[in-house]
Amino acid sequence: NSTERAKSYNFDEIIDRTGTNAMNTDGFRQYIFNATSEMTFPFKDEEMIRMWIADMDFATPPEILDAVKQRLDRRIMGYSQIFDPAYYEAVASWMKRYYDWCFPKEHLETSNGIIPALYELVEYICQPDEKVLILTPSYGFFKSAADHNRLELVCSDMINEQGQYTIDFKDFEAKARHEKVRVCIFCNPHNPSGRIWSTEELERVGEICLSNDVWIISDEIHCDLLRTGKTHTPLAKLFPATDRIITCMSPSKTFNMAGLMFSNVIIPNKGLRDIWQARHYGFKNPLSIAATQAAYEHGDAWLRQLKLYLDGNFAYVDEYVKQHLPLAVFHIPDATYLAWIDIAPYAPKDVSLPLFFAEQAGVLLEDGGMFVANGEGYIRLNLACPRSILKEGLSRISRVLVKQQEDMLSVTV
Ligand SMILES: Cc1ncc(COP(=O)(O)O)c(C/N=C2\CONC2=O)c1O
Repeated sequence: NSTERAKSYNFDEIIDRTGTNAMNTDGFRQYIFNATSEMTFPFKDEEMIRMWIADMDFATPPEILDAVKQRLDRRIMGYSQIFDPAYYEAVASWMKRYYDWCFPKEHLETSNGIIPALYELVEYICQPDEKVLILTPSYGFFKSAADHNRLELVCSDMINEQGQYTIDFKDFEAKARHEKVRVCIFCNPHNPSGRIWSTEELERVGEICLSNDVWIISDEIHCDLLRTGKTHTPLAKLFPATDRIITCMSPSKTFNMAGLMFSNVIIPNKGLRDIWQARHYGFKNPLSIAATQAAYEHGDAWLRQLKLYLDGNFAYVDEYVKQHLPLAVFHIPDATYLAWIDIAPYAPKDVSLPLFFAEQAGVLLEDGGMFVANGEGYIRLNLACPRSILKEGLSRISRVLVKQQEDMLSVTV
């Protein structure tokens, strides 16, 4: 409509995040290097190109910030729950418009983020001697959800053929069959590979788990962040007859509002929902409620433009890698804003890649070693940043890798 056409958002704007308690600028020493703030690098913090943690260097949409300001103007920030039916209507409308999926209002719970929801759901579903099944490589907090609950983690390594990941269903089924495997934390779309699972793959995962009495927590946090033209299918949509699939979704990734710590957890199973309602701390941040509702009511135009901008960033990376790092393996992912690149032919051996790039290139990134297993030789780059920053980051990365390769060749000659 005319207001959508009129509104254009500036994704090239460079926004100063220093002094805002941002993990992205101030938390990398502890998170990536398990080091204190005394750890030093040849580059100043503000000189670092930050491509690690998955939040964006784009302003949170003005429609969302306006909603938060409007709530602030009510001037009292007291204990809050969700009483206004408009919240569910906003979420339900979004799911219908984008995924042609609907679920009953009473299935909708909320959490202060998906990670805490994973911790709680795993605890509520599993007995102390039971196990948690994941696909690897995996987002590290899936492992933490098992560790946090002192439960054994079972990993099913995905098959990687020239950078194209598929599920090893023979292995997955053998592990799902194990009598003590009780829950699968399933990432749909998948972080770090960026895969959107096909309907056939989703059906096989569901059938294997459900026929082996394995619950599924389908973590779909990245589901709005698709390459233009791609579509997402919620796993639960394919299995309307079961109540053993819990769906976790959130605007936090989509609209760069992870700091507001608010996500939707759709729990169809009455018994599990009763436990959640009895055990989960239910009060909510009123600013997060307002922001989430506004995201789903007014976020369409911003998201459409974000996706086009990310398409451009991915196209740039694709071209750049082909030209400057021809031995690397990279495919533009179906979803997420994360580039998962196999740089093994260039990478220095037996060193920490995050430390190598931080010290040699002034680039902060995560490597396959941070994704539980099955990620050797890979780096993951957060592309949700202005293109000028992306260009500088890629230039620094390729410069140090090409030099590294030249040094290796000079030694072997
Ligand atoms: C699959 C997945 N689930 C959950 C979360 C976090 O959810 P929250 O608790 O914030 O609601 C993330 C964020 N992924 C990140 C965050 O930094 N690096 C990543 O790969 C994620 O990728």
